[in-house]
Amino acid sequence: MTDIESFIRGLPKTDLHMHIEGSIEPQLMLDLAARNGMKLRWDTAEALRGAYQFDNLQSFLDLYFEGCKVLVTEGDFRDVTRAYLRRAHEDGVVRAELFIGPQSFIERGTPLEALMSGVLGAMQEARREHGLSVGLMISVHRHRTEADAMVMLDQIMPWKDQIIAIGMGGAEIGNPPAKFARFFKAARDRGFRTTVHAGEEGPAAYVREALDLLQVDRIDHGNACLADPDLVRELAMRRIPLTVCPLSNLRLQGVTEMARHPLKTMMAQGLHVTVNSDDPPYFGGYVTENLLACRDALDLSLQEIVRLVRNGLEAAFVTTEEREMLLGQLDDYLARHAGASMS
Ligand SMILES: Nc1ncnc2[nH]cnc12
Ligand SMILES: [Zn+2]
Repeated sequence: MTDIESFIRGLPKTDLHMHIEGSIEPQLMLDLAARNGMKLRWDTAEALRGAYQFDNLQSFLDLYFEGCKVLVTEGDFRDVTRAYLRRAHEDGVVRAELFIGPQSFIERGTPLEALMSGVLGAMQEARREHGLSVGLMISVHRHRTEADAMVMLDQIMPWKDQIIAIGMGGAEIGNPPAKFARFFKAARDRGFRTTVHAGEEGPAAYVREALDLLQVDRIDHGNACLADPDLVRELAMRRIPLTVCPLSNLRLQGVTEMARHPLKTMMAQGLHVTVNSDDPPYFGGYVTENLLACRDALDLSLQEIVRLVRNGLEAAFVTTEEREMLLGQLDDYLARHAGASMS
């Protein structure tokens, strides 16, 4: 490992956009399938990893939802969450905010209680064992109906105090934010923070809708906003965080090569950009690999990398006291590495 790489890996980072069901490493996927008496289309981890080649968001979602089938029992949800959190801790992540979309699992008969108990149990364990700060976000699928999302919202209320936000992912084009205006209002009325995938494959108009109609606190991805200068100005002025996922954008053909990724342009326009992993095994990396890929392709300075990391800590859904504590960790790290790092 180079000095720069170990400096970046050691930075106290966030991962604010990561889907638990998209974090199953290939070997764990095979193990879970065997445990649940299922046969996958691939026999080895290498063969499965080899299938992670995508033309667009939908081709990824097809495989992602197929992979979801191996998560059945409380123990499965505990194991996959535990594995991600251990890996994130090793990657220098100090604050992880995890999405899970229960609709995939409930419709196959897994009780919501089992899913929540597995995920929340692993989160509690990671707080204890790794000192990790971690929060859970419940995500609904935009290719389903708003009525389905409303049912989900009712079902999760018993866990309200253990859920930091409500989000939405899935097939973007043809499913604009406007379709879920009443759902997001209901979530806000119940006291939830909100975030939504917008402008990943969809147009700037979807980011505008997310802001005006859904009134979200953060935007997941948001890349397409650059096509609308007024929107960029407003996002920047209001410091709405964008949880950008560079390797995801590359692997889903949002950009043809990393050198063309808009991250640096987004930063230059004053947007509150953060770097996140999305679905790490599917896209070839955790947060550190995302930062390294951007650094290599976009020639980011270490100051710019530190800015991205600081943006993540500032965008986290935590209390003011916890944010101060996390920012203090970053400042301590930078003080310890002064000189060596900031060239
Ligand atoms: N990148 C992505 N876009 C939309 N939905 C998702 N679910 C998991 N990853 C996603
Ligand atoms: Zn995502």
